Order: sequence, then C-alpha cells, then structure tokens
Amino acid sequence: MISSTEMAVVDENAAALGVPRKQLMESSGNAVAHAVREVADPGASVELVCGRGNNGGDAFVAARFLDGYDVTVHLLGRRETITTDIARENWDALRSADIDAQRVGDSRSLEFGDPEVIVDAMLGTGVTGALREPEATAVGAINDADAAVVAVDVPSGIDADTGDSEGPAVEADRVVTFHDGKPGLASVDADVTVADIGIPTAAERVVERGDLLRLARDPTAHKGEFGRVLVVGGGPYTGAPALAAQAALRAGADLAYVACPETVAGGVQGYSENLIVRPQAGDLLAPSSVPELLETASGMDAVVFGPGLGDADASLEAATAFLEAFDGTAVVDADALQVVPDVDTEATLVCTPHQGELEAMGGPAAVDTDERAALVADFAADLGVTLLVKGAVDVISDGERTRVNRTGNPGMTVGGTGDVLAGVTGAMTCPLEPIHAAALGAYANGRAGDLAVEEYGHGLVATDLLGAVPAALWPDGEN
Ligand SMILES: NC(=O)C1=CN([C@@H]2O[C@H](COP(=O)(O)OP(=O)(O)OC[C@H]3O[C@@H](n4cnc5c(N)ncnc54)[C@H](O)[C@@H]3O)[C@@H](O)[C@H]2O)[C@H](O)CC1
Ligand SMILES: [K+]
Repeated sequence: MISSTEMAVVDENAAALGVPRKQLMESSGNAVAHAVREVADPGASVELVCGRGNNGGDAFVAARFLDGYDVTVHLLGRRETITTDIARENWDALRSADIDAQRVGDSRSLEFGDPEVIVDAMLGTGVTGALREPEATAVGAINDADAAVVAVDVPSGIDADTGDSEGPAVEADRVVTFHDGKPGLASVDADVTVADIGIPTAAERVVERGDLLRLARDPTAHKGEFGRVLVVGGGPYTGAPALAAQAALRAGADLAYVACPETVAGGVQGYSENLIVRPQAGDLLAPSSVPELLETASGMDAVVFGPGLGDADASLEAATAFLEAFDGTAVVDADALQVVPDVDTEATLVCTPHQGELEAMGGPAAVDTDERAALVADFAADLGVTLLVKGAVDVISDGERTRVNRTGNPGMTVGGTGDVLAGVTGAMTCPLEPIHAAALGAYANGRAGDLAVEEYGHGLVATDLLGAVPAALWPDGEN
C-alpha cells in the first residue's frame, strides 16, 4: 500500500534516477489498455472520458494501445486546459495519429454511443475535494451508461488514501492502479489490478529530490510553526554547537537556541547573532545543569544533543540524565551517542553516528551497502531509535523502513560537517516524522556539500555547507 504523498515522492525519485514520468505514463496507459482487452474483444467500442491531468494522460496513451478497437476519446476541457506537458504531448499524439479524440465543452453534452467499455480517466491521485464541473456531471453519464467501466488508478471522485468521496464518484467494475495498492481502494467494490509501471525499487530506497516534496510548506504558516530547535553541547569545543544551531536555521527552523557551558557561551554567541545562547554553570555540561536543560527543552520542537559536548564523565552523566527524563524528539550526535544503548527513555531519538561511533554503540561492523542496511535496520529496531549512519553511502533506518543516501563527497570529511548534519536533521524533525527527517537531513547535508565543493574543492570547510543548505532543500527557491 502506498499513500498519494509517497507515490508523488517515488514518482519524482524515479525521474531523478532516470525514469521520467512520460515513460511511466506510457506504462500506465499500456496497463489500462491491457485491462480493456481483458474485458472486451477487438472491434468492441471503447469510449475514454479524460480529465485534464495525468490521469487523463494515461488514457490518451491507452487509446494508442487499443488498435483494432472502435476508440473514442473525450477530453473534458480544451487542449489549453491540460495541466501537464506529458498529458498534452500524448493528446497531441492522438490527434496527429487521427485517433478519434474530441474535446467536450460542456459535460451535459457528453453523449456515449453504445460502448462496451468506458474508461474513467477523469481524476486520479490529484483530486482535491468534491468533484467540480464538468467532471461531476460526467460521473452521472458514466454511471448511467450500460457499459463495463474501467477506472484509471482510482475511480474518479474517490480519495486514493481514504476511499472517501465528498460527492459523486464513478462506480467502476475494474480499477487499474499503478506501482502499489492505494489504501482508498480497499473499500471500492471493483476488481483491482496493481500494474507494475517500471518504477525501480531504488526509487523507494534511495533518498532523492522527490523526498523534498514532503517539505511542501503551508504558505499560511506563521512564525514559529516551523520549529524551535535547542542545541545542547559545547565544552571542549565551541564551534560544533554553533554550527549545528546555524544549520538548523538554514534548514528552516525559526529559532535556534544553544545551551552550553558559560565558559564558551561568549564564543558560541560570537559566531552568530542569529543564535540564542543559554549559558550553563561551569566549564563542562554536568548533571547539575539537567533540570534547567529540561525546562528549556520543554519549550522546543526538537533538541540536538551532543555537538562539542566532549566525553568527560560528568558530561556523559548529564547526557544520560537528560535523555532519561526527556520525552520529546532529540537528535543525538557525537560523544553523547555512547550513552544511548543504556538509556531508558520515552524520547523519540534520531542517532547520527559515523561507522566508528556506531560500532562503539555496539552496532554492526561495516560491510557492503545492502547487507549493511539490513544490519543497521536490526540495530535501530533493537535500540528503538532512528539511525542515520554516515558514510560514503548513508544508511537510514527506523527498524521498519530503510533508506540509503548517496549525496555528499570526500571533501566532507573535514571536521564540523557532522555538526551541520545534526542541526539540519534536528530542524527536519519539526515538520517530519523521524525516518523522513533523517533521510532528508542526510540528503540535504550531502547535497549542500556537493554544491559547496564545486566552489571550494577540497578546501571545503563546514561553514561552507551552511550557505548551501537552503538551495539543497528548496532548489527552486520557494519555501
Ligand atoms: N507513478 C504514478 O503513480 C503515475 C501516475 N500517473 C497518473 O497521474 C495521476 C495523477 O495525475 P495528476 O495530474 O497529479 O492529477 P489528476 O490527473 O488525478 O487530476 C488533476 C486534475 O484534476 C483537476 N481536479 C482536481 N480536483 C478536482 C475536482 N475536485 N473536481 C474537478 N477537477 C479536479 C485538477 O485541476 C487537475 O486538472 C495518477 O492518478 C495516475 O493516473 C502518471 O501516469 C504517471 C505515473
Ligand atoms: K480515474
């Protein structure tokens, strides 16, 4: 089963991997034609009722695969109202192939001959709300006709995720859906065929630009809805918490706080006016700071615990005490990782170890990517956390879903890039569930490194990534 959001992500990732949507549409259309052939013999009359999106596009393709049938294509709208290039190109191909394709100005004039089969290609996963005209009237004409109805992807008017319909919906005899079942089809009284349309499984496994679709922001968002992130760290190191906090801002967090020892607070604030620094007593984070850290964290959307913390006993005791008492979402990185296996917590944890830190946590040794992914998934399940294991290929798993990320380059072994990753991931946990946040954190950090290395080569330093994170997450600028 796949949700329409996941379907859009996989669709776009397939394109990123070299299998463009138009190729998928060709496969979808072929699958629809195959279903028609199972319902009626060559020579039969088939009328295809098409909407203005890619659902309609699938039927424009199907019409080409129905040689020997008496085919009539009805477009509800005009060529200019077709919403995608690939659908429009397939409409044009019908017209130049002299296949009977006509536009229907007003669906009240939609007249069927006496078709044996009607293909419902008005709306698929792109439907929003109750059907508007001309689709609404067309539903009645289709349901009143005495023909076998084959629905493309989803019967028009049915929500692919819920199976609900806010108004009229097509009553189909058969549904040809693509790539994977749709949850909303479980309640549809029809024969459902799931057609393989050539999407490689890598499109689900590899984190690619399609994953960015999950960040589609609600333009009405008000300040503060996109995350307050608290970075807890610093001590032996001052740069790390500042990098993580700035990275969180660059990845869309609205406010970034840093809780660090008072002895380095001035240094951390000195890196950027954008940070809100909360000095803690002493020169190392110690258990005595934990009550105040928990108080500050309770007002946050996410915590990033560990950058620059160091591995002094007092600091690791503080990490244990904090994590055991915390019940929100925390990205755990650097030296704090080593306490995670023994911590009993209600918190939702995303751990970002490199291979050495993973093994120090008791995790699996490095083997080739596929086997490694399975071992990482098992370890994530054992720990009850989401793991983002950094490497030339990052492996991300919450024990159930496992992804791999291939962005990034050797120039990123420079110190501090892990702090940037932790901050970006922390920001991502505000709008996204952990597995998706970790996947996008890995993708965006590596992508930022790939953008920065073009300019700096192997002179790349971690701060170069900061400026590139927005372009990695919002490549077409809008956010
Ligand atoms: N990987 C895949 O699954 C593939 C799926 N394909 C097909 O693409 C459609 C989804 O196409 P999309 O263009 O996103 O949306 P639709 O065609 O479903 O509809 C959009 C179209 O309809 C209008 N609209 C939206 N809501 C309403 C409404 N309530 N009333 C009237 N009109 C409405 C909207 O304005 C647009 O014009 C998927 O289902 C598959 O069939 C591809 O073939 C590629 C691979
Ligand atoms: K449909």
